[in-house]
Amino acid sequence: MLRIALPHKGALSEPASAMLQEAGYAQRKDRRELVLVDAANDVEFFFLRPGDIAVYVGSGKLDLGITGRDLLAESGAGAEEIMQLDFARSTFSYAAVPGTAEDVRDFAGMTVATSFPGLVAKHLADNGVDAAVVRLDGAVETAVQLGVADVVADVVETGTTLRQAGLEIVGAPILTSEAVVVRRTEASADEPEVRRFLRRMQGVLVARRYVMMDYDIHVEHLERAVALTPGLESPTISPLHHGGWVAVRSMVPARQAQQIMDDLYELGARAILTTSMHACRL
Ligand SMILES: Nc1ncnc2c1ncn2[C@@H]1O[C@H](COP(=O)(O)OP(=O)(O)OP(=O)(O)O)[C@@H](O)[C@H]1O
Ligand SMILES: O=P(O)(O)OC[C@H]1O[C@H](OP(=O)(O)OP(=O)(O)O)[C@H](O)[C@@H]1O
Ligand SMILES: [Mg+2]
Repeated sequence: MLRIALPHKGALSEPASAMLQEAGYAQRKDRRELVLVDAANDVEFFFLRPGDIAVYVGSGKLDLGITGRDLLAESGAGAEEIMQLDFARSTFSYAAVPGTAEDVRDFAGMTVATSFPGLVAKHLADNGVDAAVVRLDGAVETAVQLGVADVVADVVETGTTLRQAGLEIVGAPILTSEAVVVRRTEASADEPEVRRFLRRMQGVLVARRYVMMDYDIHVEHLERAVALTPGLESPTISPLHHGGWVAVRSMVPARQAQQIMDDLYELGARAILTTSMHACRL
């Protein structure tokens, strides 16, 4: 049975559960459930602190985990990222009161507060900066106001939390993060159960990113229409009973669907339909 670590709370928890539900896995009924056996899919889920997930996976106790790239980097565990999940996108950045510093090199002699001390110490060292690092569990933005630190290094999504604390980003991000699937670094990449899980997650990502588009067009415009809707491999073309016309079916990126429909219409296509997908296997 595949053993998978999931974030039991925080910013990763709900979108991870939503993705697994779309992939057909069982859901826990109560947030206090820490282990969930999904016998039908031969998977056991362990709900853990997001920061601990890479440690469990790196130790080999669990096969896979869903965590943040920033948390994986901080863990220093022997785990690696094997799939990007396209949610919980953020940057991990320095911030300070305007005028404090323009670049990481200006932090020499200052104190940096963060929940990611390993990541920050390494970044400072890589930049040859001698600064103190103070580890805090959360709400680190407040550390500057309270005089605990001169600078913070934290997760930034919209920047609202920083602005409300009177801080602004300093320098380039230390890293950009998103939710990822992790596995132990030396694990064999070829277990059928792991490949099946990844295929299901990939199926959810594709179903979210693409829509199915159908339309009818006269053969004389077909080549130009197909150039607008090339599909992932190649569109399906079926003859219509009405002479000289064909029906085309192709996957298109959901975000471009409306523009493509306008362009197809202008080209002479009619009966242009888009349908959302629930799941897929490419
Ligand atoms: N506002 C946000 N937008 C996007 N991603 C976020 C946001 N806040 C946190 N994350 C991401 O979520 C992951 C874990 O952060 P989260 O705050 O949920 O856990 P935690 O701080 O360890 O737990 P908690 O704060 O609940 O004790 C990290 O990968 C982080 O990048
Ligand atoms: O840029 P924003 O959109 O404002 O989001 C970033 C904030 O979200 C997270 O906080 P969280 O709610 O996890 O609290 P924590 O700091 O206590 O972990 C993160 O630590 C930042 O503080
Ligand atoms: Mg947090």
